[in-house]
Amino acid sequence: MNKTIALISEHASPLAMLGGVDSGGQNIYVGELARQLAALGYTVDVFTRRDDPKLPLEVQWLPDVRIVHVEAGPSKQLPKESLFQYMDAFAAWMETFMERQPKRYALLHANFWMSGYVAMKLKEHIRIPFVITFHALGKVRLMHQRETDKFPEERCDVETQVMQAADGIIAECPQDEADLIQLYRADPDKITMVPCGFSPHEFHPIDKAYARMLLDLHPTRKMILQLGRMVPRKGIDTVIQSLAQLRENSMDAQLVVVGGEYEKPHLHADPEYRRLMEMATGLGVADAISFEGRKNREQLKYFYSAADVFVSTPWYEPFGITPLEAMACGTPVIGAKVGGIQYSVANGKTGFLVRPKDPQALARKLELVLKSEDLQVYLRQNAIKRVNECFTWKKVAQQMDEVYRGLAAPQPDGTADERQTIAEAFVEAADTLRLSADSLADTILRAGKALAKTFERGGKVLVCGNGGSAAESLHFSAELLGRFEIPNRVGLPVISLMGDPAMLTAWSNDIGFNDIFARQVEAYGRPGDMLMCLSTSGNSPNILEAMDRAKQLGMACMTLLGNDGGRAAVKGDINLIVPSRSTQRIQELHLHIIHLLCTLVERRLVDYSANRRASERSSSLVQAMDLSLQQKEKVKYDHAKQKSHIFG
Ligand SMILES: O=C(CO)[C@@H](O)[C@H](O)[C@H](O)[C@H](O)COP(=O)(O)O
Ligand SMILES: [Zn+2]
Repeated sequence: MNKTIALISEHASPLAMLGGVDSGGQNIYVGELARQLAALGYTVDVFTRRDDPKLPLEVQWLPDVRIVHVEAGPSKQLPKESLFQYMDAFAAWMETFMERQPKRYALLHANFWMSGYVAMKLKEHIRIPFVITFHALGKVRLMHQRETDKFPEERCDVETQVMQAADGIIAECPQDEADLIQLYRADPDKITMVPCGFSPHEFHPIDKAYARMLLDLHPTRKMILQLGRMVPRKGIDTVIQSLAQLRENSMDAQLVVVGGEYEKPHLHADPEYRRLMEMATGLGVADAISFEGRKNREQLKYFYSAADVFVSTPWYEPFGITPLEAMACGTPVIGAKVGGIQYSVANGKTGFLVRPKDPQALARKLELVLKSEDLQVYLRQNAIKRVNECFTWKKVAQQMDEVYRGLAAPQPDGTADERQTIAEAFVEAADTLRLSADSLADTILRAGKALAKTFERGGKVLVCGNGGSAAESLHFSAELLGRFEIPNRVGLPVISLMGDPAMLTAWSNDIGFNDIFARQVEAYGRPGDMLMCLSTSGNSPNILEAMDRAKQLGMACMTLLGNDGGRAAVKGDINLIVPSRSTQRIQELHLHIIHLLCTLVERRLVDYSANRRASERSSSLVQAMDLSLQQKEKVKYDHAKQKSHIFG
C-alpha cells in the first residue's frame, strides 16, 4: 500500500497551544495520530488553515510529518464557527498544492465536518478516497446547547452529505456510532469504531506526594481534579455544587480546576471563570477551590497524579481524552454517563459513572471514593491496566492503519516520471489521430476504393514492411484473406511477403536483404495487382526495390508512411503519410488505417455484389459476396476460376 496520506484539520493544528476555546482534543488527536502513523511507516501531511501571518507554508514537524498551512480566509485566528465560508478556498488551495507536488496520497483523513467538506470537494475532482472523524456532530451539539450554537445552519446537511460521500467513517465510541446511524442515517457498513488515545510517555503514574510537592499542593488533603476547557458544557458548575454537597456532609476536600484561556484566571476577560467563581462564593466553597488556569501539557501528569479522584461531568462529550489521561496516571475517574466517557470509564472498575448535571449523584460517588483508600487502589490498578490495553495512540494508529488499508487507492506501479511518459504518449497519440483524421480522410477513401477495385477486377494485393510494419502486413492479410466484419464471405487474395520465413532467411543469408520483397513481387505480381508497402521512414531499401519491381510489372503501388514520406512517397501512386515523426505513433496510425481500409473494402464489395447481382450471376466474387449476405453456413468459392484468373 502507498503509505502517503493527508490529514485535514481545518482549525486544529498539532502546532497550536492547548487550552484555548477552540483548541483541545482535536489538536492532540491529529498530532498524536500523525506521530504514531509515522512510526508505522506512513508519510503524513497535515493540512490546516494558516491562522497567523508568521506561519511558514510548511513545517517539518517530525521526520515524516509535515504541517502544511493552507491559505483560506484571513491569516489570523478566527472562531471555528466562522470558518465554513472559507472551505471552498481551502479545497481549491489544496487541490493546486497537490497537483504541483509529485507526492500522491493514498487517501485523505478529514477531521471535523468542515474538513470533511473539503475532502468531499477534493474527491469530486481528483477521486481520492477519504475517511472522516467528526469529533463532534452538529445534531448532538444542537440537542445539548441549542442556544449557544453559532455554527452555520447548513452544518447538519453538510455532515449528512459528507457521510454519504465518505469511503469510511470513524466512530470514536459506541454512542458516536449510534448517533451517526440514528441521527444521520449513516451507512453502518462504512463505520469503524476507533477510539481516541493517550501517550504513555506523556501520561504515567507519578508518586502522589512528589506531585503535590512540585505543584505546591497540600500533602494530604483530599483532592478532586477538574481539567479541561472552561466552557459551560463541561459541567464544572456541577462539580462545584457537589463540593458544596460534600461540605454539607462534613467531608473536607479541595477542588483544583485546571484549564481556561489564560495562564492566570482572569475575572474580567473570562466570563465562565467569573460565573463559576460567583457560584462558588454563593455556595460558600470558594475557599476550597483553586483555579489554576491553563497549564503546559508537560505539567498535566503532575496534576492528574496529585489528585485522589478526577471528575469529568460534561453535558455531552464526543469522546473525552482527559479521563484517559487521568486513568493513565492511576487516578480513578468519576465521569458523566455520556458519549465516550461511558465507554472509556468502566463503571465500578476504573471509576464511576453518574448522570450529567446531577451534583448529588456526583457527591455520593466522590464520598465513596474519597473515603476508601482500598477502593482507590482497586480503581487505580484497573484504570492503568484498561487504558494501556485499549487506548494508547499506538493502538489507535494500528486500528486506523487497518481502516486505511481497506480503503486506500491501490498503489500505483511505477514512478511519477513513468506516469508522465504514459500521459504524454496518450496525448501524442490522440493528437496524431486528430491530425490524421483531418489530413488523411480523402486519401483513405481513395485507397479503399483502389483496393476494392483491385479485388473486383480479379487482382490481388501483395503487402510488405519491416519489423513492426512486417507484423502489420500479416495483420492486413489476416483480416482480408481471413475474416474481418462480414462473416462467411469469400477470402480476398492478399499475400503478405512476410509469410515465408524459410524463403526470407535463405534469400537474405545467401544473396542479400534488399531484394527479399522484390523477388516475391516478381514471382507473384501481375498487371492489375497492387503492392502495398508499410514503412515509417519511407527509405528502407527493400521496400524501394519492391516498388520499382512492381512498377515494371504494371502493378499499382500504395504506401503507408510517416515523417515526410521519404523516397517511397515519390514512387507511390497513393500515399498515406501519417503526420508524425514518432515511429510508434506512425505505426499505431498504420494499424488504424489498415482497419479502416478493411472496413471500406468489405462494404464496397458488398455494394458491388448487390448492384451486379442481377446481371453478373456468374462472377465468382459476386456469388461469394451474395452467399455471405445470405449468411449461408457453407461458402462455395470458385477457387479454380480464381486461380486461372491470377495465373492468366
Ligand atoms: O516496430 C518497430 C518500431 O516501433 C520496429 O520493429 C521497426 O518496424 C523496425 O525498426 C523497422 O526496421 C523500421 O523500418 P521502416 O519502418 O523505416 O521501413
Ligand atoms: Zn513497433
